[in-house]
Amino acid sequence: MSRHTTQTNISFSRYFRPTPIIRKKIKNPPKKAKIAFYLLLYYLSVCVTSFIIFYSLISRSRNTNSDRVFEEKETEMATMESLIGLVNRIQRACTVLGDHGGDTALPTLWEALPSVVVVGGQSSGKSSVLESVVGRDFLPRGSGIVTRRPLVLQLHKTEPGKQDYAEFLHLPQKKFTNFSMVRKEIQDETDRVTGKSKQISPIPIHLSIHSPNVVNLTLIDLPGLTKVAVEGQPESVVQEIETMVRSYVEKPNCLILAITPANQDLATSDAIKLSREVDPTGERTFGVLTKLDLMDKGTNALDILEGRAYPLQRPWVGIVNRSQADINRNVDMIAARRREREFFVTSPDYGHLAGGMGSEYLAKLLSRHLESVIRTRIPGIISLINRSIDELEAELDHLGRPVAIDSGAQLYTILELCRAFDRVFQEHLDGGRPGGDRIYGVFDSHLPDALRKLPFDRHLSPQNVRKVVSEADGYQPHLIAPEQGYRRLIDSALNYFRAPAESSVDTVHRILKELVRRSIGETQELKRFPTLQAEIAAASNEALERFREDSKKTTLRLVDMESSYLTVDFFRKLPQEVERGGNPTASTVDRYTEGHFRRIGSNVTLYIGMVAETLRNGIPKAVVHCQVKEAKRSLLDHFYTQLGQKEAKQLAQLLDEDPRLMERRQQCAKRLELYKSARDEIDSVTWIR
Ligand SMILES: Nc1nc2c(ncn2[C@@H]2O[C@H](COP(=O)(O)OP(=O)(O)OP(=O)(O)O)[C@@H](O)[C@H]2O)c(=O)[nH]1
Repeated sequence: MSRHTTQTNISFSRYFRPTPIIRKKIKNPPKKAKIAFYLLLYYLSVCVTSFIIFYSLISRSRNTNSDRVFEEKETEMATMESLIGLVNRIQRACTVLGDHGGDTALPTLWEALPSVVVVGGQSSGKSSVLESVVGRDFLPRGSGIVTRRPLVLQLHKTEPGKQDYAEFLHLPQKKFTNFSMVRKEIQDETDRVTGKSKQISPIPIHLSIHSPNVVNLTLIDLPGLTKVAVEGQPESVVQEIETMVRSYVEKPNCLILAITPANQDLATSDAIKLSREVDPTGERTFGVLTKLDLMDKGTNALDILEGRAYPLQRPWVGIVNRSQADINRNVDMIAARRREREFFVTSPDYGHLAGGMGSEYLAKLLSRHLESVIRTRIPGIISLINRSIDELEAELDHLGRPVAIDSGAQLYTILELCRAFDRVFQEHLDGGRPGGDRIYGVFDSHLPDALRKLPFDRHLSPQNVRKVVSEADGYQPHLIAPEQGYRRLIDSALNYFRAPAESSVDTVHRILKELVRRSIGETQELKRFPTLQAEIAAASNEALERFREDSKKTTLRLVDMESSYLTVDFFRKLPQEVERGGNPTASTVDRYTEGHFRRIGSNVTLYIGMVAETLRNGIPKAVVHCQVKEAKRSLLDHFYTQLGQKEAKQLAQLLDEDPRLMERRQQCAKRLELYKSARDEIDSVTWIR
């Protein structure tokens, strides 16, 4: 230590030679200086420590911020992919479950989903742009009208290294890895609907392409707009194409990819004309200029691409596709993309715009924009989905559950349906529903009227009485009272009651039949099952027929009973009255005169009146007992017995539904499934929560 001190002193003394006083002070510093030195040391150490702490805090926070930025970027990327993937998945579900839009009978989700539609004149390069975006050669090409049906092209990004493949909705089990076969299938499928003619059809072809080299995107290729029909086409095709294209681009959720060839005057561009009409603010129009390589030497499209000639809200994108010669020489898409990049980078005119040109850039631009459109539309789509789910569930409730498959459940369903019908029928009889009162009308008015109108006046006229009595007397005229004559008169008069008795039965039968018919119609649960309706109607009518027979027998028996045994008391009173009030000699003299027969007629009339009163009360009792009560009690009993003996197939047949209704239920169920899966898909995208 002392050596070190000495050395220091030596080196120090080499530059600084303190005076003896100072030297002395250094060796023995004063107390104040010592304190100041220690304070200085303490201050320095505090400063260093604070700096270290401060620095470490700053660096940690800087790290956290960059982590967060990184995480946010990752989330944003994931969100973007998941949003477009979400719409792709919903679109696929739409396609699988038959929602292609345009169907007004069912709510449509397809039309609410954002998509990109490629629009342009014929041969403007629409299909070429699509192929460039996909990076694959798969669309039918040629001159004239090539695209004759809408092509819904869904691009699905897959993991790097995975093989590209395509799938058609109409061939769900088949994966196409050879893209020239995809082209052939598009051609064949187009011809299947349109025939080999040059006709067009609005029925879309759905194609999905899975590849690591695509961005998630849905593009719809449409027939090219044209002004003249080509040979073999009707004149109407021009208008048909425009109507079809309009039906797509008019939807506010549709982004329009308006394709115009650079070697054509922009003022005559069909795509720009149409997009200006349906999207006047240019908010959803993406202008694409193809065939830049075909422009005359010395000219360029800078005015358009830089947004001066026709400004749009989105930047114009220039594209160089493969020429027909390239296609014929089978120049592959990768080489074509590379050449396109080189074209822009090396172009003296467009070099400064190269970053925003080309099909790869266009794909990313569209994907990004589509994502932002989807983001803004999602709340509306969610409320549409929820609303449609409510509507469809209500309709399905109304249509009823699908029929069970096993025979036990089917039998149970049939019995439930029969009971539902029976309830309605009983309500008609008991007064919950109208109709039963008509039965009372029969007893209260029809029957008494009919009884009143029986032709007893004619039957019991003195002439007829004389005739009947005389016939009954035979060769020996009656001596005191014409017993046989009375009996014959009464018997034949009672016969008249048969008709009103039978009519009462028949009328009530008709009313009951009518009530069965109405009850079947009013049983909501039965509405879907026409076969069971017919079977219930047949079984009920058969039962009512049996009840009618029984009722007829009973009521006629009532009538017959009246003639089987006459009410003696009534007749016993008659001679007494004659005796009480009259002269017996006169009555004997009177016996063969008109007055005598009139008296007999009036006696029989009185008796018949009494019987009529009895039957007026008795017939309703018999009818209600045999028909109405039986109908209430056992209308379908026989049917139930038969049901128990039926085989599974016969039970299933009974539950055959109205085909229109079955179809409607299937459609609603499918659409409901679509909306529910769409809701699940949306729920699975976390940001929405
Ligand atoms: N040189 C060159 N040729 C192009 C370009 N774009 C398209 N073509 C050619 O133009 C022709 C028509 O292109 P398509 O992509 O079939 O046009 P389209 O609009 O889909 O045609 P339709 O479906 O029939 O209406 C083809 O021969 C293409 O090779 C381009 O940028 N440069």
